[in-house]
Amino acid sequence: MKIDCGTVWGDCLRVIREHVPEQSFNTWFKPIIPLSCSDDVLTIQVPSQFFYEWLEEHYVQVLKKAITAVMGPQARLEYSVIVDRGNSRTSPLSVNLPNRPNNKNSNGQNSSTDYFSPFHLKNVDTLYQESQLNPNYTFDTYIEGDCNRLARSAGFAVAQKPGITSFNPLMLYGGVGLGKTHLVQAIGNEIKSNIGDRFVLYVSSEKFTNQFIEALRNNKIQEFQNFYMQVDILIIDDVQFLAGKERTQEIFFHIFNHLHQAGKQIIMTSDCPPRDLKGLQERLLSRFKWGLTADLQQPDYETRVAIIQRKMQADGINIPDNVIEYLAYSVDTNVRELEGVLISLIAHASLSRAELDLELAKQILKNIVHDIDTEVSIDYIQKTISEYFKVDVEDLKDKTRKKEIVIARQVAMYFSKEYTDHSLKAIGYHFGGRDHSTVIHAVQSVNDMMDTSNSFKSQIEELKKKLKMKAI
Ligand SMILES: Nc1ncnc2c1ncn2[C@@H]1O[C@H](COP(=O)(O)OP(=O)(O)OP(=O)(O)O)[C@@H](O)[C@H]1O
Repeated sequence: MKIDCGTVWGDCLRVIREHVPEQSFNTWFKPIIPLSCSDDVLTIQVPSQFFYEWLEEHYVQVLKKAITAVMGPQARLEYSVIVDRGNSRTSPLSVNLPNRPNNKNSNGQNSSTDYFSPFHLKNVDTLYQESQLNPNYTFDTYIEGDCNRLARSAGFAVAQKPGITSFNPLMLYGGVGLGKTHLVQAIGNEIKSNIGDRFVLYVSSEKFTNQFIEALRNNKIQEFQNFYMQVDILIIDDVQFLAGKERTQEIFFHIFNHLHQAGKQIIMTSDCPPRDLKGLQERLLSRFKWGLTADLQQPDYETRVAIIQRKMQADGINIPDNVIEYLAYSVDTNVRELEGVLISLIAHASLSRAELDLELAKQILKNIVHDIDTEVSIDYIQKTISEYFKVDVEDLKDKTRKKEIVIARQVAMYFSKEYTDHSLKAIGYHFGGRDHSTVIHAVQSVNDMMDTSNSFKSQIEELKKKLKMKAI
């Protein structure tokens, strides 16, 4: 039977949209063109081989979810890859999807026969295989920096001796996209590879809650509780989600106590420290503090560079160093955002067959990075000014009174005052502990020099541009 492939693909897109961030959706799914559709095969055209590989590597499950929901479990997807302008090659590149039950029914709702519903898994051996861990989230792929050192080393210690160290529970907290899920899953993967016979389970608090509600509905609370009490290492993500859910907290409390007393390891994440978790029972909060609590901070510049390098290496993509530095300077909010920008950049380069260089990066970041001025740090200003005036960063902080160094120092103070929110006192502190009056004097001197020297003024203009664009 002939089926309208546009309609089928439109329905698939609706499902996909629910599961991927908007930026990724626009980058990876909008450019796809549906070519044909029969009862069980949908053929889609993708713009390049790279694009096809990226979809396969990153979105195979979501694609499977979508075509299964829209066309049924027998459905297959075939790609037609544009190999050269105008020419395309149709699979053998059909998606090779593992044949596993789906979490959603055709309405995109959680189905009552949830793939990981405890009530459908009878055999404990099967449980050992089904930890719900992403194999890519390992310690190897997790970059260490000042921002995560304590959390990472505590996690690593727990992974070597789960349930035995005093870090039980291990509670990691931090803002969005800072690597909490990655790190706790790395612990789970490490334990699984070191000690294969442990039942490691990763579950989000949301999923835990949904499973509990389902158990309530089906009168299966006992099975639910029994299931969780068999776990050796329980990793529960985003516990702030339990806030206000009294009955879920109650059962979690019992499971927690049982596991803890039995020497089983509990690992949790949350978006804030336990003391700030609102809507959680006091008895749970006090248990969260029994073990070790460690935070994840925003990564610093060096860590961001290392993260980009690691991702590029893993994907086999080469990006010039100056582009990496530019990205790392420009996107300093969180790692997820950094990855999003990186994907966008690679996608643009791939789709437009343009060279992935600094120009392209600047062009793309213009649309993504907001308020670049306020993101300039004193460190960055010092680095840029010292390069420009060919003096050492240390000289800017030093007492030396050599004329060229004094000017460079004053210019750096001037920009620190103009481009950062730091107080005069804080700026002085960053320049070798100088007084706030020295900073005022520096700003005044730079203004005076601009009034009297055109060449100095154009130097300042040039530096302004550099700092604004964070150009490397
Ligand atoms: N130190 C790191 N090294 C390598 N990749 C990292 C690091 N930190 C975060 N990432 C990557 O950043 C992305 C976001 O991380 P993750 O999902 O773990 O954040 P999260 O803190 O759990 O966020 P949320 O609070 O939104 O759930 C992931 O792709 C992860 O691999």
